[in-house]
Amino acid sequence: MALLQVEGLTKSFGARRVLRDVSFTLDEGEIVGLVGTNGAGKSTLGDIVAGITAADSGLMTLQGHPYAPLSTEDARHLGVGVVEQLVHIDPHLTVAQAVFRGTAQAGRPQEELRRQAQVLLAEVALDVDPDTLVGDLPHFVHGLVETARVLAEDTRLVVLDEVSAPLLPSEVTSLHSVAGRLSRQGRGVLYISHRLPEMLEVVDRVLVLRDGRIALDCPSAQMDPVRLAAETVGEPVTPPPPRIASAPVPAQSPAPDDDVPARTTPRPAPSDEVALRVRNLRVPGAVEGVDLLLRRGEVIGLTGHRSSGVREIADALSGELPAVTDELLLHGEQRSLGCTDDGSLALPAYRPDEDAYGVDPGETIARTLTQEAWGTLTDLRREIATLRGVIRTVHQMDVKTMSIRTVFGALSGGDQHKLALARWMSASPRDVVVLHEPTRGLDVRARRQVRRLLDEATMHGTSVVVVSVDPDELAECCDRVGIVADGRVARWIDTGELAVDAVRERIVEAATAAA
Ligand SMILES: Nc1ncnc2c1ncn2[C@@H]1O[C@H](COP(=O)(O)OP(=O)(O)OP(=O)(O)O)[C@@H](O)[C@H]1O
Repeated sequence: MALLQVEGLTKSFGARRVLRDVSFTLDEGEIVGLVGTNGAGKSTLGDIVAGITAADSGLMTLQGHPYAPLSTEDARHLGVGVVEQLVHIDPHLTVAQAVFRGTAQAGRPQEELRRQAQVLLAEVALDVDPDTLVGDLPHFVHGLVETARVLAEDTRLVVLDEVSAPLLPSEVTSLHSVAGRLSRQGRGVLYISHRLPEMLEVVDRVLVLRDGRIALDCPSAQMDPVRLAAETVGEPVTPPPPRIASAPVPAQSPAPDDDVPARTTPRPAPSDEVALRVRNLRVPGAVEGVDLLLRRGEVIGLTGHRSSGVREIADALSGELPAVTDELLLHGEQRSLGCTDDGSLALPAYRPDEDAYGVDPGETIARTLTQEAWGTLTDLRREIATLRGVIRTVHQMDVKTMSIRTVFGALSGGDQHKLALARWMSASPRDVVVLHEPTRGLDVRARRQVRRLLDEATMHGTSVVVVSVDPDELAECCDRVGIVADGRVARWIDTGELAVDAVRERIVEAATAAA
């Protein structure tokens, strides 16, 4: 029997028509994947189902009864729970309080909540003390706390909006176990994700949202990640690009070229010039002795389990954690780590977790991208050139908006991330940088655009350390990937001429073996 039936939903934001005529069903015990490009309207659709926002027109029924929730509380009362893409939990709550907030159990004694929370946290494989303050948790676990909260409620249908985006493959497996359990209990799951290969492992059926409509409704058994990626963007199926090295970075980098294709053509191989050499990096209690060698124009990846030391390596490089080395050379010059001493090295780091990316959500796209330049422009020609640059970036990054005067906060999650990254890359010195999960939450086309940003930067001699939990991202972006375990790099995987799929498999295998 259909648990949820959706008929002819429409939704616009101002002049932007996001959902035009959306119809689908979700059966009891079914896990249905929802995919689409950034800004396609997935969260909007999930939000309508979960009572966060209302449709302009259309009908929904839940177990055969008319369903038109007025709020999330209303939806929850009717049996629909949601884990939102951008989770906001009061940082002053304990994890136990966060898990039970807004539920019938919320008023129970803390000791009781604590015990019950422990059971639910174990179900989502989250190893944290329920007395921990939410504000002390790393951001990636907030989605799992919210998932535990949904389990605490008597929900019949759960919307999971990109909960898997910041998770390691092993954590995604635990999330999938939760989804599987919900399904066996006869509950339904609407699973929104851009991590297509992993998503296809858990869903029964997949819906593709394109141009405001359900363009495809297909059993997952008849779908593969390459075809699904093509369906998502409405392009013909092409296999993942090969990874072939070509000519070295020229000493004098060429001028930027608007038409530099992304990773569909080879990126120039890094030069022999060493940009960064680190010997025996140590961070007390976390990193036991790591050597790194990063060439000019090279992109290396680092990944590993949460307690592997991978974050600490990155944080030491960006001067956020005290660390020591036997030797640290930046372009052959002796340096020391840290951000306090004169001349010490603190690599600029980009993090999608940072609150609103350091961007004012009420600021327009134009202002966000031009930053301080805007207020100081006095020359009309420069102003025109600056605006052209903004429009070009919005166009290149395929941001779904009607105007560069749209406020940043009204963009979809993925579009915000794309623009924030483009802004960060253009403002950062083009030397050695650390990027944390640069393609998190991005659709297949946007991932290509980020690779293009990386290609342009590396062509200009920038060297990049990518820190990521996502094997696809590492396979797509990096020349080499280091698997970190027990505070050391257990293994380097040279991505060389291997296909993206093959690299992905090697990363997952090596990470599993090293864990
Ligand atoms: N409150 C709002 N005000 C104005 N526009 C909005 C609002 N919420 C969403 N939009 C617009 O609706 C469109 C769809 O956004 P939505 O977040 O649903 O996309 P999405 O498919 O979830 O994208 P992503 O994969 O990037 O998360 C976007 O163009 C976005 O700018």
